Amino acid sequence: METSPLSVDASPTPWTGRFDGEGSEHRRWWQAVAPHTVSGAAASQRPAVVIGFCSDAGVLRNKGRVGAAAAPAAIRSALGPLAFHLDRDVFDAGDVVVEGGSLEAGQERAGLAISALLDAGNLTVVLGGGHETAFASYLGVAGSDAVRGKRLGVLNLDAHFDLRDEPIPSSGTPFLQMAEAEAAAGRELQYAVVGISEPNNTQSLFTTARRLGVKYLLDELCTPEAAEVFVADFLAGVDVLYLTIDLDVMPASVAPGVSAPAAYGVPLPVISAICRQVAASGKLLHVDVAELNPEFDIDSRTAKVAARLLNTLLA
Ligand SMILES: N=CN[C@@H](CCC(=O)O)C(=O)O
Ligand SMILES: [Mn+2]
Ligand SMILES: [Mn+2]
Repeated sequence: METSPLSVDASPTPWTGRFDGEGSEHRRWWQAVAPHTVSGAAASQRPAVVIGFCSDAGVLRNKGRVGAAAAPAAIRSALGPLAFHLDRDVFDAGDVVVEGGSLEAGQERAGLAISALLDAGNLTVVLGGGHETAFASYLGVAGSDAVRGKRLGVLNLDAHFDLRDEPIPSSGTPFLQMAEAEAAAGRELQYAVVGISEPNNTQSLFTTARRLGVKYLLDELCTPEAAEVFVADFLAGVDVLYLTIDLDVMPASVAPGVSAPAAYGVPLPVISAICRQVAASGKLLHVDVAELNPEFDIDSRTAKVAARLLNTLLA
């Protein structure tokens, strides 16, 4: 089989997990995921292709606690042992690795790989990385034929707006970068955030959010009903969705392994229900999971939550 011509830096490594037998009734993720190839097998549903974005650079620039570069491997390790109930093929395309200060070049490489995968009809799944991963995702989505003539929505599950106006891009700037890129292309970014923590976003960030017409739901208002209505309203106004999950949207007890753990946070059942709602909409084009820092991840809790949410989204 021909190997993938994608612009990644590291080929996929074998996945691992518990072995209960060879048959499909025993199958776990590690047995189901295959290395991505150009001539990957056709599936009954759109195949999912996983790609890692190993980057600490954005969190470092944003003065956070670094370690997210190790997150793609940690999320694969948490996904590997899960029982596989999906009705679609899943492939691993390897990692884009950001070295030192080359964040922008890494985002461009990841963007090219994502665009190529989307153009080939895949559902793309990026494992970050700090939330600078989101700008790599945006480059990939915006550069793909899959969004031409369609209304794109960006839904962020996050305690933070990440709309910082800084001289250099970081994990705190991706959605302002997207808004500026969309404006330069004569469009308006459709951006919504679930889980905003008021005390963790300055008045200046709220002003930027209002100026850009950002829709948001505060963490303290995230009842299951309110979240469902908010997401339904947003989905109704878009044709295709890029979903980005910053794991610090959940409480520190659920997601301790992040740069900025949340004192309040949105409960996991609410975040999980949003993932189900997005999956059921049929509009999901691309998803990423960001901000996992394995160094602070007690019992791998955050990685397991990331794996569980991805499993829900792809089902
Ligand atoms: N990715 C974004 N992170 C948050 C970090 C906030 C904090 O460190 O308290 C932000 O920039 O707002
Ligand atoms: Mn974020
Ligand atoms: Mn955040």
